[in-house]
Amino acid sequence: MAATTTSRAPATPLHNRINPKPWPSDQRVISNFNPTIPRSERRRTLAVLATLRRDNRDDESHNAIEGKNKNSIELQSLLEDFPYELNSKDSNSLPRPLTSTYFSNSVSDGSRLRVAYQGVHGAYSETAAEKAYPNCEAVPCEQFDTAFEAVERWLVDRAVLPIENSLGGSIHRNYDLLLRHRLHIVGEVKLAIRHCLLANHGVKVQDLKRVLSHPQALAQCENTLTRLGMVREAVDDTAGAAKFVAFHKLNDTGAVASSTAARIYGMNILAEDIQDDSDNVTRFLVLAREPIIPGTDRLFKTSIVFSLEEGPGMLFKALAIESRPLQKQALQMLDDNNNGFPKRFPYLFYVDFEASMADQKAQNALGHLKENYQFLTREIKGFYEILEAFDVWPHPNRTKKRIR
Ligand SMILES: O=C(O)C(=O)C[C@]1(C(=O)O)C=C[C@@H](O)C=C1
Repeated sequence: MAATTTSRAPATPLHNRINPKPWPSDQRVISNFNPTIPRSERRRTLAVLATLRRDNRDDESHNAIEGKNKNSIELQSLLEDFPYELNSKDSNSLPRPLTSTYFSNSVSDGSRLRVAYQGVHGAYSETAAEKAYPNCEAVPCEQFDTAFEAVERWLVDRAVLPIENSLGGSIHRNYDLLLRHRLHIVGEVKLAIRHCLLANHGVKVQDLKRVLSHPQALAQCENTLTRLGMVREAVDDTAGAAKFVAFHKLNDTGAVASSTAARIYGMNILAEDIQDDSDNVTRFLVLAREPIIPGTDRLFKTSIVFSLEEGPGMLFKALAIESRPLQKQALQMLDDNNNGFPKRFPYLFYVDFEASMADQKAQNALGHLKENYQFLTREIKGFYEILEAFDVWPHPNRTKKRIR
């Protein structure tokens, strides 16, 4: 519900070792942008996106990689490859606000969409992107920031990014980036995360001295990894960890990743379901340039972020807005220590509530919030349909491999 702005630790040293040595037939990852793109070129990029062509520059194949052969692209090459101007009189080619039906799989399966995710082929985020839009072209990005920028700069149509996990908690970096970028939340995806311990063929658990993975994945497997006495090393994503161990044929290093990543990079699964709790779910947000128009025909969620002036019980009062007669009995947050430090840190509160802004009651509640409290910031980050159901993924009926 609420999170502070503390950010996750920056990229690890391994990050640089992984990316400069691309796997021969793997997709290239969106990594950098020209920050100053003239308007006319932006329009050209839009037209390129409309063609959604797949280029087949990745001819080489490697037997350890399944050939999905999707390509990510860089803005510059897009602009160079597409010398045509968009006809501005053609209203069909201009961006239009998304409607709530856009996110509904029954209406659109996403087959025309390019969807950015952080990580490489085989990352959980890729699965989440494909779950949101089953026939989309999932586009890998090196970092979360890159995925945000890819949407902003019309390289892709959506981004699907993790925001919280039932075991590991909030993904603070993405909360921060939501504020820094002007994208809108238009949907959510929940994915059951089932981690495996992967190693190269012939390597046993006893041979492993260290294990690589995304910090969230390592945190979600804390108990198992502690029991095995393994040194943990954080990298950009789970699939990237598997890819690194496979590519360098390491015999003393394992990876925590999905069974899909094991298949893609030709690795052996030493143990399955190594997360600390079987109910390990990550919630991903779907981001777009345009907001959807909330309706009242379906259940909607609205996400807002605000900060409050310092003062006792301010958050309680703000959240108790619907029970206004009890307002005066709000709990007081007392802090009698006067040790030279500020009494409180500045907090940002992220609140998701189950209501559509097309609903009069939700409009009233937000109106009251605005009128009655001195907000330093108050921003609506998006409206989206509530998506409660999630699949057990990837192989619910398979017998688990346990560590002996
Ligand atoms: O590394 C991946 O495969 C990711 O998709 C990232 C990520 C995350 O950031 O939380 C996504 C889902 C899991 O919670 C673990 C890692």
